[in-house]
Amino acid sequence: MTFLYNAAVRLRVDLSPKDHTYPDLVVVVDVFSGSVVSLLLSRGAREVWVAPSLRSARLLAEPGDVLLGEQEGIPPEGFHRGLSLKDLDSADMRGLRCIIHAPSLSKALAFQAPRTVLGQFRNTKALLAAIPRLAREEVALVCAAENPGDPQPAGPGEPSQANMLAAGFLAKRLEQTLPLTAIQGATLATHLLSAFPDPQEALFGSREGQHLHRMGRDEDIALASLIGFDPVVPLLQETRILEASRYGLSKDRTAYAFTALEGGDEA
Ligand SMILES: O=C(O)[C@H](CS(=O)(=O)O)OP(=O)(O)O
Repeated sequence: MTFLYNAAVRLRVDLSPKDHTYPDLVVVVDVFSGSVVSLLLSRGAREVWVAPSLRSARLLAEPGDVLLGEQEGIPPEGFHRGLSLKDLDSADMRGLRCIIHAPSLSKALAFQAPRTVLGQFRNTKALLAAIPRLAREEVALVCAAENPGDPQPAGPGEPSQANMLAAGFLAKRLEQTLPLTAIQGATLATHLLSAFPDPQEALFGSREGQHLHRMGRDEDIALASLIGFDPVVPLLQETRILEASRYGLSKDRTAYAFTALEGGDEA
């Protein structure tokens, strides 16, 4: 059912993750890790799990699953693939269950909300088409922080310029297509975008982009800046807590499962 907006829907942008209880739809914006999730689902994966640590990712994996992660640019022990969009762009993932190691995206998902999806440059069109079916009173864009390990010492949890710019881009597109009332952070996010109108240039200039550039992965930056390339909205279907005491982890770890919201699906 599409919600006809006879009253302005609130548009909120949180430029960094908050331990908050949101009243309605949350769109988590993580340009690089979020793009890996939407690309894997676009390539036919039936489910993509987002795990906060290497050991929790390995714990979630079942026979036949695909573990994806990187340490210094290469898959850690027991992982099958890295997180390069270029390498995954032609991968056949039909019917597979994937687990990605994405600490920062995991942290950004640690909130309560009725409905949560992932949004970034690559799935802009699918996201804008889906939002009238998903949101009734508020759309909150939540920017994931920078990955603690990559790029270099920005420090865990630093706000991500790339994700803030992507949120500004999505906020601007949303305001152009829906009767939204901009609140908390939305105006700042769209103003940030005015300084970097070209997504690819914005990503190259970000700390995450410079880290990928130094690794010779300019094509990954370009692929992450493609607008509307993935016809998929990753919808959060399940949240699973792996207890430290039960699995010998350093702390309780929460993982998140996404599937592709199909056109016309109810969330
Ligand atoms: O904190 C730890 O030692 C590990 C880090 S990782 O698994 O190597 O990424 O976290 P844990 O919760 O024990 O998996």
